[in-house]
Amino acid sequence: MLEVREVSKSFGGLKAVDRASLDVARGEIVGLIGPNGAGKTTLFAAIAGFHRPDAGTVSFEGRPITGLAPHRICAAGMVRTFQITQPFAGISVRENIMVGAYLHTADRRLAAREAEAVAALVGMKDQLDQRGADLTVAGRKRLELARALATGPRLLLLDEVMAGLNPTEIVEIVGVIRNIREAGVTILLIEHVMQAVTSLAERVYVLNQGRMIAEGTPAAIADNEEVIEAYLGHGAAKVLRA
Ligand SMILES: Nc1ncnc2c1ncn2[C@@H]1O[C@H](COP(=O)(O)OP(=O)(O)OP(=O)(O)O)[C@@H](O)[C@H]1O
Repeated sequence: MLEVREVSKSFGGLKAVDRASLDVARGEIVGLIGPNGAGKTTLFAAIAGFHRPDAGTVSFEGRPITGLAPHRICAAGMVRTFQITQPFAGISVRENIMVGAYLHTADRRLAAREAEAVAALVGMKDQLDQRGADLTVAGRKRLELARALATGPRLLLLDEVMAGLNPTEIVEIVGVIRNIREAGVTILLIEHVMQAVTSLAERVYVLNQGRMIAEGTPAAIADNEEVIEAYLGHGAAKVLRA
């Protein structure tokens, strides 16, 4: 469904992403992990059209999309969420979600109906009339998911939706993500909460200093020496095994 081939992106002299490749098949939940500053968000931005890659290609459902603008990629069926959520503070949750639906319809009533369906999927149907400004962190995260879903994606890129949530809220959002997949949406997620990655993802990619260093099941990744050392430093794998 998504094919990323040898994508690179530099900022000045810094190679934030260095020839990274990954694949996502329809129906999967795939994790993208790596230490802080590894280049995960930059790779997402390059996939979703927010940064033009310096090199490499991205294709979605067999069509090349490298360098297309984000709204064109979104209209093609792939959308990303942002780590820092910014709901429209002065309008309701319903209207915030409708902004996403307006990508494919100008009909206000249809957009409102879609917003309600999406709100039910993310567990926000009792908050539809609440103002964006009055949401808790967990509410803002759900709204970010809902706005993205309202655009009608077949592939959803989630950037750290669990950051800032407490353990109960994490369990709840894991359930929401499962429901989204059950509803037919394929998911690629950046996540630091390893417990969530392990319980959700069938496959995980690991980025370190811009390079893709490993790919496999969560169990294989947790046992991979290069991955352990990327997180804990050189020699850590040996120390842990000793
Ligand atoms: N717009 C930018 N201009 C300059 N440098 C940038 C820019 N965006 C990211 N970087 C740098 O690129 C590198 C990769 O950053 P990125 O945010 O992609 O990492 P990340 O893996 O998402 O990190 P985190 O887990 O902390 O969110 C970092 O060194 C970062 O400082």
